[in-house]
Order: sequence, then structure tokens, then C-alpha cells
Amino acid sequence: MASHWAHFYQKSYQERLKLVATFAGLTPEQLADLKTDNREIFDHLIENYLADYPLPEGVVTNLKINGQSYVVPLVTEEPSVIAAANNGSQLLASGEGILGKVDQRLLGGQVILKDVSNVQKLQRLIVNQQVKLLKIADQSHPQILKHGGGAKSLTLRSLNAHFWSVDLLVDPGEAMGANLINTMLEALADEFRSLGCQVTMAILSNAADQSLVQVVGKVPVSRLSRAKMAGQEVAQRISDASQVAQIDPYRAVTHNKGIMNGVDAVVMATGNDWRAVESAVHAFAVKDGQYRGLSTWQLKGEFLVGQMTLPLPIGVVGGATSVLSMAMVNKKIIGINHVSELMQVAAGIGLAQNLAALKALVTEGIQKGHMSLQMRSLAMANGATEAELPMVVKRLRKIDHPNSTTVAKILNELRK
Ligand SMILES: CC(C)(COP(=O)([O-])OP(=O)([O-])OC[C@H]1O[C@@H](n2cnc3c(N)ncnc32)[C@H](O)[C@@H]1OP(=O)([O-])[O-])[C@@H](O)C(=O)NCCC(=O)NCCSC(=O)C[C@@](C)(O)CC(=O)[O-]
Ligand SMILES: NC(=O)C1=CN([C@@H]2O[C@H](COP(=O)(O)OP(=O)(O)OC[C@H]3O[C@@H](n4cnc5c(N)ncnc54)[C@H](OP(=O)(O)O)[C@@H]3O)[C@@H](O)[C@H]2O)C=CC1
Repeated sequence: MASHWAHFYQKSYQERLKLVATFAGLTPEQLADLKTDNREIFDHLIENYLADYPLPEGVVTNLKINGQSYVVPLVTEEPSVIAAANNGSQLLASGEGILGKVDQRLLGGQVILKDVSNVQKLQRLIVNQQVKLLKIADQSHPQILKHGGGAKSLTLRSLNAHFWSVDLLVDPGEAMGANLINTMLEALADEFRSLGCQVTMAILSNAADQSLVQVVGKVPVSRLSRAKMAGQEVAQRISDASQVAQIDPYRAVTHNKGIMNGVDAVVMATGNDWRAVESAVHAFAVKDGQYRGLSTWQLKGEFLVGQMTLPLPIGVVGGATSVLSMAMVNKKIIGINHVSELMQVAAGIGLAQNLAALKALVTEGIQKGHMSLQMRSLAMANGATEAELPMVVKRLRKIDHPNSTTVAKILNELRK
């Protein structure tokens, strides 16, 4: 990680802005985008527009994937998430960094049929007229062919005695593809209606289990030592925590929430559909019938090795990724042009977040780090001014379990 990023969080706001703008080569207009309201765009983006709802955006400055370093914007309202992602990224970068890969990106969708009169006949038609049917899909959205994508396969699947699903797989190019596949599915639905089928509906599936990203991270055990705990012991305890998330759904849910603290923050920052991502990820977590942690950590000799596979229905073009000026600025800061790279960056941030969370949990506990960063929020929520923050936070850090009453007492003393 280049030295000018070191202790980024200890620099002033202006210094941080200047460093990121210079690093990403932002134009003056793009730099201005980091601070303007968006009424004229948002009034056309959603219905009944009323106001902007700004959320904080920070950056992780030291993510290393496949030997490349990234500065990654994260949008989140939760204190300590960005600190954790920085912490985990730094630990992973101290080893060989993260290795990532995306084998294929296909988005799925379905035309739901009811009470098919002759299943064998329909099955034969779908097989024998596959080329014609895929052409109907492509012709409904010809632009996608220009971008190297298109409809790839159509198969029939029984759901129960009454319902069938005609499953379509589409290569959406660099887009997430929901709008484009829905257009294709509605064209196919019309075709099946013309063949005498009862069509219930046509809609994409957010399962995205044909758009998987895999990340593997290795941390030298020596980097994990903490206070009185040797690195080997911390590594073993992280591995134990990982095993618990595999056997207990009750734990797995929070283990995965920690991962999604990072993933969602990148998905939001790049204008992607985080509801689609959340649906896909949690469905994938229960793919074998039991809800399990999405990542595993194992002690292998001198390294703690983490691995994770995630479905990520996201894009780098289309939808809000091409409408929100901040999404475009953030894609420039990350420096990505291909969606497979963005998938690896988002998953890498999720793995880093998970490592930092587990390390905190199995050593000093989550509250020490979390609450020390939460102090500013607690102070501001209870009336501390910008000028009073440093003194209030300094005093809060010396108190066990501070609360709003503690803040009121400190402010009373300061304001006498
Ligand atoms: C909070 C830390 C990082 C402190 O960690 P620490 O080791 O006490 O602090 P440190 O001063 O030694 O800093 C270590 C590194 O953390 C980063 N770091 C440190 N401070 C900052 C900061 N202010 N801003 C940005 N980055 C920061 C930074 O990279 C720093 O390296 P340095 O630059 O000093 O060489 C650690 O305790 C941690 O990672 N905790 C996990 C916090 C977390 O996961 N928060 C999410 C909310 S809790 C949750 O929802 C997830 C969870 C826990 O439920 C998931 C689960 O159950 O699995
Ligand atoms: N998750 C869900 O369940 C649903 C999500 N959505 C929303 O749909 C949106 C995503 O759908 P999507 O189809 O991506 O949206 P868009 O239709 O906005 O984006 C796809 C379009 O991007 C253009 N494009 C430019 N370059 C490329 C490229 N390299 N590869 C592919 N397309 C390219 C193409 O149009 P052209 O060639 O004309 O430029 C293409 O048709 C999101 O806003 C999402 O919230 C909608 C319904 C449901």
C-alpha cells in the first residue's frame, strides 16, 4: 500500500478529499459532484420525489486483490464498518492479498406456466425450437447483442403438479441485466401464450447463482497477535468462530451480516440494487438446506486462510449505476470498467470486514473497537457541537459503558 495512504483516517477532511481526488484523477466537476444536491435528477429517478437523503461515504485505502491495490468508496451509516474493512484489508494485504475470480456471469429468469396440458410435447418443443425461442428473446432487446451478451439457454422445470417454470439464462454483458431480461421474458411469455399455454407471469430471478464470485485471502498468523494473545491462538479462535457459523444458523446470520456490512456499502456506493444482492446472498447461504456462514477461515501452517463464494447480481452500466453522478465518481475512484472486477472488489471488502469482525470478537470483544468509534455518534446525538466533540469523546473514552446521561453531564461541565 503506498505510504501516502498510511493512517488515512488521521488526516483532515480536506486532506482526505484532495488525496482521493488526485489519486482518481477526478475532474473539478466530479469533485463538485461529491458535494451537490441532486433534485433535478432524482425527481425523474423515483416517484413522488420529496428530498435527498444523504448517507456518509468513506474509503478503504488498502484493498489488494490479484496483486492490484484499490481505493474503495463505501456508503454506510454504521460506525466502525469502514475501520473494520480497513483493518481487515490491511491484514490481508500483509500476506499475499486476496485472490479473486469470476468464472461466468449469467442472469436467470422465468416464465411461470400453469396446468400444462402436454408436458412431453412442450419439453420437446423447447428443445427442438431452442434457437428460434432464444432469437425471440434477443430480438426483444437487440442492444444486448451489440454489447456481446444475449439469451443463452431455455429449460423447463416442474415446480409441482400445477406449475412449471421455463428458465431463461442471459449474458447481460456489463449490466446487472434485470430490465433487459424482463423484456426478454415478456416476449417469450407472449410466444408461450400463442402456443396455448396458461402464463402466470414472467420475471427475472435474483438468485444469481450463475453469477458467482470467489475470493480467497491468506493472513500470516504472526500478524494476528493481540495484547496477551499470540497470533497462533487468535488464528485458531477465528477458525473456531468460523466453524460455529457453519453449524449454528443463529450465529451464521450475524456472521453474514458482518460480511454484508462491507459488500452492501460497495453495492450502494456504485448505484447497484442492494435488495437484489441481499436476496441472492441469503438464498445462497441456505443452498444446502441449512443457513450457514458465507465464508470459512482455516488455519493452514503459518497462515489463516479465508475463502468465500457469493452470488452478486450487480453491474457497472445501466440502472442507477449510469444515472447517479456519485456512482460514476465512485466507479472512477475504484478504477474499474468490468463488472467481474467490481464483484471481486465487493466480495474482497466483505471478506476483509469479516476477518476484522471475527478477530475483534475472539480477542477483546466487539464493543471495545466499535464503541470507541461510536463515541462521536453518541456525543453528536446528545447535542455536542463540532467544537465540543474532541473533548467530549476524550472523556467518554475513559468511562465504562457511556450513555446519553454521561454525555449530558460532560456537556454541563464543559459549558459552565
Ligand atoms: C475498530 C477496529 C478497526 C479497531 O482496531 P484496533 O486494532 O483496536 O485499532 P488500531 O488502531 O490498531 O487499527 C488497526 C487498523 O484498523 C484500521 N482502523 C483503525 N481505526 C480506524 C479508523 N478510525 N478509521 C479507519 N481505519 C481505522 C486501520 O487500518 C488501522 O491500521 P493503521 O492505519 O493504524 O496502521 C477493530 O476493533 C475492528 O475491526 N473491529 C470490528 C468492527 C466491526 O466489525 N464493525 C462492524 C459493526 S459490528 C457488526 O455489525 C459485525 C459483527 C461483529 O456483528 C459481525 C459478526 O458478528 O461476525
Ligand atoms: N432486482 C430486481 O428484481 C429488479 C431490478 N430492476 C432494476 O433494473 C436495473 C438493472 O437492470 P439493467 O437491465 O441492467 O438496466 P438497464 O436497462 O438500465 O441497463 C442495461 C442497458 O445498459 C446499456 N449498456 C451499455 N453498455 C452495456 C454493456 N457493456 N453491457 C450491457 N448493457 C450495456 C444497454 O442499453 P443501450 O445499448 O441502449 O445503451 C443495456 O440495455 C437496476 O436499476 C435495478 O434496480 C428492475 C426490475 C427488477
